[in-house]
Amino acid sequence: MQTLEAIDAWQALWASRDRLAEQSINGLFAADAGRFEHFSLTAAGILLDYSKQPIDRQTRERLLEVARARDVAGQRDAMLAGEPINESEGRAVLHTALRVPDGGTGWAAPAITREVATTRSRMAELAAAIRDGRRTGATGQPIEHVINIGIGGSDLGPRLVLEALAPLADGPTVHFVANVDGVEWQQAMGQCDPERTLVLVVSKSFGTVETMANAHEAMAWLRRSVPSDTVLERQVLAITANLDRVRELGLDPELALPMWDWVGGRYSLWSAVGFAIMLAIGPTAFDEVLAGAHAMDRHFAEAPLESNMPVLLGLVSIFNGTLLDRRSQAVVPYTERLGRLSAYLQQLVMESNGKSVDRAGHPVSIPTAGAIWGQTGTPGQHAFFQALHQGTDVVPVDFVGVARPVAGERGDPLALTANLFAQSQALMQGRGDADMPAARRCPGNRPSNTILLKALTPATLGALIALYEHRTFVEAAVWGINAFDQFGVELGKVLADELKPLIAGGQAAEGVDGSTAGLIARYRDWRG
Ligand SMILES: O=P(O)(O)OC[C@H]1O[C@H](O)[C@H](O)[C@@H](O)[C@@H]1O
Repeated sequence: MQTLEAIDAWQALWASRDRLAEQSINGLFAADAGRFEHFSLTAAGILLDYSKQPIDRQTRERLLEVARARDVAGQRDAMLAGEPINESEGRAVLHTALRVPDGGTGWAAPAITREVATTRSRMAELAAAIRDGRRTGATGQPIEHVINIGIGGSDLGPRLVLEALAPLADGPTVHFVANVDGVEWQQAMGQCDPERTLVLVVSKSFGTVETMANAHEAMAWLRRSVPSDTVLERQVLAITANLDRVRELGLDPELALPMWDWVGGRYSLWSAVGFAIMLAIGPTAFDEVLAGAHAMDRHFAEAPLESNMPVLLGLVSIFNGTLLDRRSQAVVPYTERLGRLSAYLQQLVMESNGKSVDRAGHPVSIPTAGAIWGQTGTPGQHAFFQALHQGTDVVPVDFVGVARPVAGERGDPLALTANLFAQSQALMQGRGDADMPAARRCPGNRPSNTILLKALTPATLGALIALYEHRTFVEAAVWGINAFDQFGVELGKVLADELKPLIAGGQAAEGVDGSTAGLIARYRDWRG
């Protein structure tokens, strides 16, 4: 495969970086009456409009040529076929196999398809029994609360989905505990009757310090509050790929729900990690989330590159981030229901693609993932949009909107949508004639995508998340990096283990740098 730098189309793009950065988006509309049609597409209930990017047909063709030369389609097919594309860990990457409808074949090896189907039906039976009160707590009380203990990929996906689909929730109330500072735990404990609470300990590795500490707290709380010898068996459920460690925590691995090493943590909400979602909205709605993601998978697998939404979204991101050096991207959903989207995408994008060596271990020669951040509109408009309109940095924005309001929800959908469309228009058009004071002028020509969902349903939500997963993959495929390991997060964990006794101990911290020693001393002093 050609390196990026050796590809003619990339060279041509690179050579015209300055011109592309200055390319007038308004001018592109003036030159092409059909621009919206030619630079937008619909798949799985989602419209992507990327016409407000400084990309003309020639630039798009060059970007597609880069994708072809980097064999994005071949890399995609290798992932979908279960080849061990996570080379540094020797693992396949098969989150797409988790969302194949029951009975669907051809997306993973039969053994994997069977395991997935077996686990999904175990989940569905258990969820149905808990939801309708057949499966009670240890003292015969119905389960009314679920505490999901997990962090990172074992937390962010279920949180995002449950906030988005809260109007559909008709099962037990789900509380999330991720941090180890005790705040979320205290809040959860304060709201839950221990005899009516199921604790989910969700951890792929079953070794994450925060999750294990919170699990110990929760188990101690249940033991002292529920007068039954079977409380742990009935009211604590482990969800993990490391069944051996379940026993170490004092739980029965036979009762645990499994996941597998071919599911990355940040790609795992579709597995048993999403059990809290299933408990809250029911197995049928959970299946719809999977079906929506599968619809996007099919589109990604089958659509030609030039009309393939994740491919185009990925190429637009590379155009902005790598080619034009616009190192930060904002994502602004115009519904509070998607308030967690930016936090979710931070893990998905920055943990996957925050890499500086390629798959062969050589330093990359171009910038990979920058920062992704955001907040909902309209509140974000009253906070950071000033910088988007007039700041010195050009920040590409993904606006995410929903056409049909959720039934029964109040609010002013027209005002919301008018703001959503007005912001991307304002960023592009700018404002200012010579008579206007400079402080009031907006430079304009600032790029954005608009991603419009027909409605915020389980299916479109699943498709939206899958869209961003595949966009992330496409970028990694072009850059030649492994999107599926995360060794960078380990060093801090190791050092935290080493520092803990130093911070706790009475003697001077030795063998650490001056700053850390100073901080430890001050911490001890102030802690008293
Ligand atoms: O699910 P777990 O094994 O507990 O891992 C939880 C999270 O922690 C790790 O540090 C990784 O950075 C994440 O990718 C992972 O999702």
